[in-house]
Amino acid sequence: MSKRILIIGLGLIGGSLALAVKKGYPGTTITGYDIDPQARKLAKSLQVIDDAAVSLEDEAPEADIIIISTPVESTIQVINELLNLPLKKGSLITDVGSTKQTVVEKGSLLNEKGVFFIGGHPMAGSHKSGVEASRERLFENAFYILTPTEDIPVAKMIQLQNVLKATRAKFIELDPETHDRFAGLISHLPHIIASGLVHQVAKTGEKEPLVSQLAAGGFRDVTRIASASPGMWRDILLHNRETLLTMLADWKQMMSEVEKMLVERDEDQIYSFFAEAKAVRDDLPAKKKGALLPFYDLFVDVPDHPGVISDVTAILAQSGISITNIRIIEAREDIMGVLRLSFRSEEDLTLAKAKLSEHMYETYEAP
Ligand SMILES: NC(=O)c1ccc[n+]([C@@H]2O[C@H](COP(=O)([O-])OP(=O)(O)OC[C@H]3O[C@@H](n4cnc5c(N)ncnc54)[C@H](O)[C@@H]3O)[C@@H](O)[C@H]2O)c1
Ligand SMILES: O=C(O)C(=O)C[C@]1(C(=O)O)C=C[C@@H](O)C=C1
Repeated sequence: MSKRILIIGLGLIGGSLALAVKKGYPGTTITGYDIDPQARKLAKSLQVIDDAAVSLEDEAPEADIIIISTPVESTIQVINELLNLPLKKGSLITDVGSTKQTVVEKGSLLNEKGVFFIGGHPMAGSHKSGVEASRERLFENAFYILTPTEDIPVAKMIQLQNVLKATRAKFIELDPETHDRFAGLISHLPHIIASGLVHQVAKTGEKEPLVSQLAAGGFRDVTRIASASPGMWRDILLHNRETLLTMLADWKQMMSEVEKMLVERDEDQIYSFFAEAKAVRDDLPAKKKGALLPFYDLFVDVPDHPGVISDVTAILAQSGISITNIRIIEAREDIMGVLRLSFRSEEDLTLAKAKLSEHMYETYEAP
């Protein structure tokens, strides 16, 4: 592919897209721009981009493909800047923002300049930010939502997917309103709730610091996302405000119902509340990378014995399997522990499972 690609916003997502596209099309030159000179410098020295642009004015008019990967409020500002620049006729512009209605509304104004704006949102990520956290395989097997407006020709959609197929994500088309409703429900509302839980514990922790130290697997699992970039999430909330106000009202209603069950000591209702949620959660597609399961995790029962972690890692290393994360998550009856191993792909996970069972380790996957 001999196209000039410009990535605006060199953070986790911009960097990961740059790495994936570079891997998929080794001959392509990727230029990066970031408002932060440090991010530009780091992206260049980590070889995430080939060249760093010092201004949009210089680079945007030369680009065939522009990917805007900034927080959503900045995306609106970047589009405003692009609206005032001479852009290459027929060029493709896309974004990666977590909200789509306001971005697509603004982005489609670019189409009047003879370019094609297609909103996008890769449904994978991390609580980490910055180019140093970027990974070439971040989007592998994840859904990549595209929100084209009616005036976008099919050929341009195909061209964009051809560029982005290097991510090995699965493309799906949605209209911006449906996107924001779905993303609100499965990503934005959970983020508010996770941060709310952290606040609630912190409040008690001010007087009784022991509570934070005791916070174990469950609390950590449901609140991991609260460690994400506050600026990015501020923008997401403000750009999906109406949807989230409705969802918060529904959430409060549901919590009132739980409160009532508790006040009335309604055993059956409490049981059903958990049983129905369990059935739905257990039925979610497992092992697929995407909005709900960003990593390929394997749990391993291990004896509480010195050297057990190096034994497990050695077995995997002998088979050339890389572990992306390893964590001891709980102790069982003082004699057993559980290791959570994360892998880059389903193949690695399956092979790891086979190799570990050959060595008599008991393994299981998250439901
Ligand atoms: N983090 C995730 O899990 C995730 C997943 C999917 C989509 N997204 C979306 O991707 C976008 C980027 O998120 P991220 O996690 O990469 O954030 P990040 O904080 O890692 O990177 C954002 C980068 O944009 C730069 N930037 C900000 N304003 C700019 C401007 N006006 N011009 C040029 N550069 C500017 C910042 O300096 C920073 O380097 C956001 O819109 C977010 O909603 C995030
Ligand atoms: O895995 C995480 O840490 C994420 O928060 C990723 C996540 C999500 O909510 O699933 C966050 C925001 C993005 O728009 C898409 C993906």
